[in-house]
Amino acid sequence: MLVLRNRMLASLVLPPPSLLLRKPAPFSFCLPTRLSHSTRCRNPTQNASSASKTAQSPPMSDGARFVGTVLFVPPGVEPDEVTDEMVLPGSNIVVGPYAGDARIREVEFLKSSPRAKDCPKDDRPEFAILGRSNVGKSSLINALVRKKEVALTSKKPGKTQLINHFLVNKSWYIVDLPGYGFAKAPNAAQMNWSAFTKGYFLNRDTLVAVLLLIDASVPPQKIDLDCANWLGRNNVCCSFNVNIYKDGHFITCLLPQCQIQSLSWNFLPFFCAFQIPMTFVFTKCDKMKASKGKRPDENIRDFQQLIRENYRQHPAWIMTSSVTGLGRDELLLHMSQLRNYWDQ
Ligand SMILES: Nc1nc2c(ncn2[C@@H]2O[C@H](COP(=O)(O)OP(=O)(O)OP(=O)(O)O)[C@@H](O)[C@H]2O)c(=O)[nH]1
Ligand SMILES: [Mg+2]
Repeated sequence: MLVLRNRMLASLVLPPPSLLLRKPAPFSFCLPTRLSHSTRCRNPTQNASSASKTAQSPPMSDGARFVGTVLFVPPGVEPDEVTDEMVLPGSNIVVGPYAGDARIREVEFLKSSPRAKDCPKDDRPEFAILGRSNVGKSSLINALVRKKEVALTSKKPGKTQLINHFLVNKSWYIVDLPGYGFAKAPNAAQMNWSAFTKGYFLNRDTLVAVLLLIDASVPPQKIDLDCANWLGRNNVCCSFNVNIYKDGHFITCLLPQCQIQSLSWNFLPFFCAFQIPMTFVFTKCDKMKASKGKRPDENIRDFQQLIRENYRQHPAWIMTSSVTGLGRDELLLHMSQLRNYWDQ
């Protein structure tokens, strides 16, 4: 397994053109119950037929280490083709043929934007780093690009207050967003996160995926659960034809009353308007021994348990540490397959 894993991580080359020319299959999740999933629906017909195919596929081999694990199966991989070696360590992510050049050769801070309309206007794909203030968003960016201070970090929450675009290999962006929920921060550092970030999500057609960062060194936090739950319900929201953003205004919201009443977040407008592929990135997984409570893997399990009912299909997730580099290469490889698929 190690050899194969290393080969996957070390090869880091673009898949052969024949694979890239293949019609993209949807991302799916391989469950014991055989649920399937698509992230961004580029071709609903194809997704539907492939989903039913997934639903009929035979279960994975009983000998596989990840039996019972909810796997993220990328385009080009049939769930019943998945082997142990194809699953990235510390994650539920299967590596498929769209995984490509994950090396970061150069990175530059491009700009800070106070509003979405100030963000770079080009067609480069981008990944948004979302999460609670102090969860480690800026640190993760530094770890991914292997530079200490490309993104500014701080022990105090509320450090990142603008939309920061980092250009990688002159071809794609990582976007550091301000964190949500820093009630403990000084007043000066507080801001209307929702209004601020909403504009970003509504205006970025080039968004490949959202990486939602969750601190694995602490038990599940309500604010993260709220955020994750809303992202999960977004899939449901989309099927209600809700919410149209036009001329700078939200003009319709046809959600069932019960869902409107249960709103505790202002996520509804933008997450209902767009179906955004997401990955849970669990941070601070190095804090194994230091934490007094549960271990990060237990916190991760608890978190996933708590959000499960809001997800018909479970997202990709991965364990990381910006201190030890855990999950760094794996996350980059995953981002490359999302990117290459998006590029089709
Ligand atoms: N042990 C450990 N500490 C981390 C890790 N990632 C971040 N930290 C620490 O957590 C604190 C916050 O990190 P930041 O990267 O600034 O967090 P942020 O999410 O960007 O915060 P805001 O900009 O306020 O939204 C810093 O003291 C980091 O050193 C990690 O993987 N392990
Ligand atoms: Mg930050």
